[in-house]
Amino acid sequence: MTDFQNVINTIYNNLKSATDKGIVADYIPELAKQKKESFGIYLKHINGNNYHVGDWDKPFSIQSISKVLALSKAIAFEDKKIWERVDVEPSGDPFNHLSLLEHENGIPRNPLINAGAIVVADILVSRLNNPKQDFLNYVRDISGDQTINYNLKVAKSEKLTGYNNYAAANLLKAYNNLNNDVEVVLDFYFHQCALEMNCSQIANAFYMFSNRGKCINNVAHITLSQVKRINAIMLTCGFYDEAGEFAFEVGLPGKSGVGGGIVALLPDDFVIVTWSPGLNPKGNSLIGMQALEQFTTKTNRSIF
Ligand SMILES: NC(=O)CC[C@H](N)C(=O)O
Repeated sequence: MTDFQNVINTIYNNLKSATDKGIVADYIPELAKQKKESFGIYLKHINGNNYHVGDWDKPFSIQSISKVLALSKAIAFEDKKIWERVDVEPSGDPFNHLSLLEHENGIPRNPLINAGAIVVADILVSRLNNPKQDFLNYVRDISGDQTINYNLKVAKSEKLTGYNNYAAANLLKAYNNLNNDVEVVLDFYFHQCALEMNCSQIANAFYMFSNRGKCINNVAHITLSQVKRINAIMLTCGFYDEAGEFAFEVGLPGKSGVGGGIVALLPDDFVIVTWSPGLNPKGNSLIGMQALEQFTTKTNRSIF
């Protein structure tokens, strides 16, 4: 039996005093306030056991990690129809690049780059009665935690500086791949990204992707086939132009966010979440990637 607590303690101690901790994102001014020294790890095993170390209980901005949760809700509504509006190929580009979108006539490469996530947001704006509140309720339900909330300061901060996302949404609109108003869709998207959660809440939310679509309260939200597709997209597209590196080093489906969080999972086995706000040049948590590489190497657990 692997002593998971011992493994994550060792990784934590190995990396806590690393000299290079990356750079905290500041293109969303509110995120620049994060402390680079924060570091937490949380592991949720499918058998019900949980293990944690460091700042696992401090809430942070989940940013792009939210794209997977939004995608799961959109897939529950649309199933295969969603793939008429967004593709499933890795882009090999940074999360906010626009050039491929124009080349490919307004069909984003995948739902985890910003343009694709904005199409997913458009679907949810069309499908939900009170989009922001209903999506928040969905995240609370799948996490079994009614205390989760949006950080309104972060949402507002991104709204004031999110020129690139305005460009993406306008381009999508020009290609007839956005049904609602640019302002309305981006307001939803900025709130979705501004969800504030700690490592354990994220592990609980992502539990359903390791548990065949059933959340921690044993309610089925998506089918096994839909879980397969979402995990495949996380593996191939979850880290933008570093997806190959993440598969090579860590070997798990996962998703990062510019708030410094990373979630990764092994179906039928576990979900692991790391948080360290300093990012590498590709926009993924520098220490989080190293922690997960050490975890799958030490425990011999990966999809490969
Ligand atoms: N990679 C990320 O976490 C980016 C999310 C951020 N809200 C953006 O759209 O720029």
